[in-house]
Amino acid sequence: MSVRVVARIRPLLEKELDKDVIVRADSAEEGKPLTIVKIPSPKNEAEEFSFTFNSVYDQSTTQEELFTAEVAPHMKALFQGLDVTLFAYGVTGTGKTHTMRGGLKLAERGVIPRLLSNVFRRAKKITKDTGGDTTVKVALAYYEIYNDKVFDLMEPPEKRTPSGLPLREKDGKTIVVGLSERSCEDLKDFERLYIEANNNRVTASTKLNAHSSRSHAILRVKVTQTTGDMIRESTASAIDLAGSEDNRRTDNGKERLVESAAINKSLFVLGQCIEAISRGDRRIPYRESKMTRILSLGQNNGITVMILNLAPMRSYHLDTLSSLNVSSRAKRIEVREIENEVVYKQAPRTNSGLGAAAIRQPLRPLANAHNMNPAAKAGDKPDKPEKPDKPIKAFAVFSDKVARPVAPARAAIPIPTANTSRLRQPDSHKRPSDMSPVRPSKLARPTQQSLVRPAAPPDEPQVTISAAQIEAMVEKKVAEILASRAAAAAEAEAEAAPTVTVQLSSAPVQNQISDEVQRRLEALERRIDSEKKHGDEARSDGLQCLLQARQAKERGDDAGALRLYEQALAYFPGQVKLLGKIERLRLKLASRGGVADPFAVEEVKRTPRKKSRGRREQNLKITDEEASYHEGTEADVEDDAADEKPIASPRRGKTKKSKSKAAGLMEAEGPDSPRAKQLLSIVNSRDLAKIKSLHGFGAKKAQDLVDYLTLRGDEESTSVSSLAQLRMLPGVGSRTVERAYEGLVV
Ligand SMILES: Nc1ncnc2c1ncn2[C@@H]1O[C@H](COP(=O)(O)OP(=O)(O)OP(=O)(O)O)[C@@H](O)[C@H]1O
Repeated sequence: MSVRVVARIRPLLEKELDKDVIVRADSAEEGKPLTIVKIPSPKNEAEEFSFTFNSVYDQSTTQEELFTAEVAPHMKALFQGLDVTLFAYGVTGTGKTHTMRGGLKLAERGVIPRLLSNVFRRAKKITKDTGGDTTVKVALAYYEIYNDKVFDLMEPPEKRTPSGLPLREKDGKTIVVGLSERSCEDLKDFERLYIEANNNRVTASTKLNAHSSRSHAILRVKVTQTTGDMIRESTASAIDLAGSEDNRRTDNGKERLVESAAINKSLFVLGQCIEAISRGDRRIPYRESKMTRILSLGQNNGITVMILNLAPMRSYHLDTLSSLNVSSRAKRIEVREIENEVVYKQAPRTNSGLGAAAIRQPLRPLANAHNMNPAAKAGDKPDKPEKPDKPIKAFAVFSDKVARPVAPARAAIPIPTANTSRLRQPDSHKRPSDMSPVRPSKLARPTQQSLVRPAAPPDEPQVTISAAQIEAMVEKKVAEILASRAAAAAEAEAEAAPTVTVQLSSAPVQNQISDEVQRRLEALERRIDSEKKHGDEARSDGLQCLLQARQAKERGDDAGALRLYEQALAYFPGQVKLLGKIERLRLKLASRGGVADPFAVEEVKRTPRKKSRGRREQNLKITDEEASYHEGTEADVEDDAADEKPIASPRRGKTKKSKSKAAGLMEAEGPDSPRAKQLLSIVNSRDLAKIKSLHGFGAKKAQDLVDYLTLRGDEESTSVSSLAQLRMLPGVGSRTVERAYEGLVV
């Protein structure tokens, strides 16, 4: 069975005008269901492109109609043990989140709440019909991929590590290592978990000054049916992809550009995967982005539905063409409809033919497609169209006490097409393997800014783009935009009169630090990825754990670091220095438990400044170290040893015993003196030039401090609020604070 690809055209929003509508739904024949999207050529309005999909939903389609036609028919398969993947794809603002999550009103609930409602209803029915012999458990996992990093949405943002959660392949599926899973008893439970997780998503994005829709959000609903000692597990995944957008047309800042590049890169890779699969290539570039690895389009078993969201407006013209191009090819991807293996409690797995078939198979072009699972095929008859969802009283989040409309109201603004009022029937879900796609009447070249290549003619050599090429293209694009922005900013700066601040350097402010940190992290990620590419998954995952542990330690999260080092031990068992490091951290945490004043502990830890500085330098070299696991772990361990030594350092006594002139001054002026405020404001500005100009801060120390603050998060939520706090930051220490304080002229 191929991926089912349907297009949904959203209605016009308040300020959008009828006259700007250029996208319309059509059918192949008068009276037949809508299956074609028509859009004019950007170069010649008189010429029209047609893209054929399995089904097309026009502006008047309600949430209930879409769910009933596209999702409900697969619920039976889900309970038969097949995985179901539903994902929304499209340009920013075309209605992906509306489709997946929906609005607050009952009638506006999207695919996700309706899916859960359906799952619980079926679960209840199964338990009832089997007289309680079969029990059904539902568990949720929810995560996002932001800037190609995976973050658990069930966990508060504070628990995130900068590099996110690693991925691993297990039993032919990509799994997120360390992802939490919450059991979910009923809709009320779901409501609570979903709200909490979405709040985590918003909080995390606010901290990064981003927008939550700039990440890909993946909800995984695991259904476990147990009958006696037999367990059948299947998963429904609902994915709301981030929207692609054209950097040249949006006023993106530097951070946004990096985000955008990450989004565009993953979507670009998705386009490449789709193209490679539809061409029948042997190499599919799944691994070039985390999103495509997780989606594993065409490699996953079960049922996949891609919902292409479209805005009907002219302002989206080129982006719409680009997404039409990609998704119309996606329907040629074959997905094997294979049930997950049934497992038995306390019994070895059966080695049935089905089990063997469930192992990932090489992809075949659609022309050769056949259903490998006759049993599934027999059960493939679409469910009787389900009755429309009954409003569930317990479901408060998506209900605003609006009674479920008996006949759902149509959207107020109709699409200007003769087909608007036609009663649409989704085409059969028992899909033929070849949909005989009607190609666009003319190849719609998606424009310069769209990176997606049009489908190659059969005689064209099949070239698969490499990771390096993708990287280079995205980087080149970002560099170009940054360069032009920088030039424009420099011009504007030159025109504006410079403002002089007391005691601050007049050097141009260059905020390159976050770039630098980002680059280092990315370099390590690339190294880890390259390990993976060379087939050493375990080593790569182990390195990832080490990196995360390192970062946790940087943040002062020793407990988190310990947990991660322990995880790393599973990959590098018996590694003596790693064991030593774990032991030391355990001791440290245990001893900290008995110390009343955490500042005292931190102060002691930070006394040997030379070591501390060495540690920072070492840290910056992490990418080189990690090139070899042994060197990497050794160096890392040495680092920690350096950390622990201060306990015996003679300087500790010295700092405590002799009070310097500066310390006396600080004490006399008090913690809220203008000097203290000025010092903190300079530190919190994260301005390298300003911090460098402070007494006691050389270029290296200033750079380290800015790096550290940047790693900790955004300015507002992680600002340094007192001199005591400043003292305990890595590489700073009392003496530096005193010197900086003394050197300030108020
Ligand atoms: N079918 C629809 N009916 C009514 N309103 C819709 C529909 N689809 C989208 N909208 C509205 O269009 C706007 C944009 O939709 P939405 O936020 O879902 O887009 P998106 O594709 O998820 O964007 P992004 O990629 O930025 O997250 C919202 O105000 C949403 O309510």
